[in-house]
Amino acid sequence: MIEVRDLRVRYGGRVVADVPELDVREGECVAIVGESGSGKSTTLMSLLGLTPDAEISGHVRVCGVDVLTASPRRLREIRGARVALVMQSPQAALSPATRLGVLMRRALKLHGVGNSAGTPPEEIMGEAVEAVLLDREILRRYPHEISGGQAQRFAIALAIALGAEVILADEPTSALDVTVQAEVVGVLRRLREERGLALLLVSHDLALVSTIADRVLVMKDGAVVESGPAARVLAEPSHPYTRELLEALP
Ligand SMILES: Nc1ncnc2c1ncn2[C@@H]1O[C@H](COP(=O)(O)OP(=O)(O)OP(=O)(O)O)[C@@H](O)[C@H]1O
Repeated sequence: MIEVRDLRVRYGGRVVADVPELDVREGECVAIVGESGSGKSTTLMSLLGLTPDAEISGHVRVCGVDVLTASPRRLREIRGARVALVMQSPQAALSPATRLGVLMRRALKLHGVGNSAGTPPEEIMGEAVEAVLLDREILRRYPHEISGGQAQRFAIALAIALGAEVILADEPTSALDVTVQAEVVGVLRRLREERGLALLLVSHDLALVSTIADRVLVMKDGAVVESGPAARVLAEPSHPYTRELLEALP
């Protein structure tokens, strides 16, 4: 679903992300970890062609689309619908005076989902909301009437309703308290097992990563200093920086 080779992202001549290899297959979860400024978000955004001011080289293929050479039209085909972006605080991105159901319905319409004969949009929306363990009733609420954890699950439900095959999640749980974090992680884990969603997660939280990721890339100052199966990297880190990150855990 995601195939990256020799990706290099520069801002003003400075390399901020240098990723020789990154693959995420169907049903797999890969995490990028590292401290603030290490290039994690830049790597994630470049997968959707969302680093307009950057100089980019390499090879990036997402859902069969060659992102670095694709036309804007081709990129729009994958953004939002096939590849969903889940950010830290989705509530800020939700229009405050619009009920969640109306918002989701608009997104479906924009991407042409549920318009033709087949499952009616209301049913697609209801199923998506239930898939993230929310009650259908939430669709009648306004964004300020839901909690941070519910907002995050709603953002994931939106991705499901649109038929996303890949979820790119940038610190999806860092604005949430610990019990709510566990709920969101549980939802993501189920979706990848049951629906074969590919998940690329950016996080500075190694405890979270250890509960969900199959593989881990550790980034420092724009470079990948270590990568491999999550169990191995977290149990027997080979790079001093990974050891430092692990020692910093509470
Ligand atoms: N649009 C931009 N123009 C110039 N420099 C940028 C731009 N976006 C990011 N950078 C720089 O790229 C580097 C990597 O930033 P990035 O946001 O990818 O790090 P990160 O690991 O995701 O950090 P955080 O966890 O704080 O989000 C930083 O030094 C940042 O200042």
